[in-house]
Amino acid sequence: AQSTNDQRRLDERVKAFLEANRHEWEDLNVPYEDGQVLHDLIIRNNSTSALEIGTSTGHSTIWMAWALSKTGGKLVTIEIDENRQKVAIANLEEVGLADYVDFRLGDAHRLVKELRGPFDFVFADADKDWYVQYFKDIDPKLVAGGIFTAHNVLQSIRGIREYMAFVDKHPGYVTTVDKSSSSGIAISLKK
Ligand SMILES: C[S@@+](CC[C@H](N)C(=O)[O-])C[C@H]1O[C@@H](n2cnc3c(N)ncnc32)[C@H](O)[C@@H]1O
Repeated sequence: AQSTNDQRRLDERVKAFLEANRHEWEDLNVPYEDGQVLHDLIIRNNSTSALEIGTSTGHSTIWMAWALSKTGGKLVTIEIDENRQKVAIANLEEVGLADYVDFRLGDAHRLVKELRGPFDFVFADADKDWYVQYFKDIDPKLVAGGIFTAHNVLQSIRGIREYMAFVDKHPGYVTTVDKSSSSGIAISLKK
């Protein structure tokens, strides 16, 4: 946990970076609005143990790590592309949030199965046709009251329809869709 002054300085630095780069992201990154949604969910749920699947160059990572700097939490984030991960690490260092993030390089299909958890917040933003499998692998490691979010659910991408049908009928979760951007974020709350 940080002192109030340290947190205030960090907040200013992160805010300035996010504003300055708002329209500069070009590696499949989430839009600013969706970053804000993830940040606010973590704060509202007081999440402290988060997982991201699909770091890319770290836009959503910054939003989530920023929220976790306030809740006293940590984020594990997985990326398969080494160059994107390098840029993400540099970005998180630049804003002063790298200490809140554990960067993992490799195929999330395997790494997610190996993670021990428990987690109380998950953001899936990698290969959409694997969302159902990611969900099944993480479910036993997600605490009650925890949240599994998935990006791009308003878009017609292969795997999305199957994913939404799966979570909508899952008896252990209540799922809503945030429409802050045209991408859409499915938010599944574990009962
Ligand atoms: C939509 S981008 C993530 C954007 C990021 N969340 C952001 O807002 O900055 C998806 C990323 O997932 C990565 N990815 C795709 N399949 C993967 C896999 N099987 N394991 C790990 N990463 C994967 C891609 O390389 C890509 O960088």
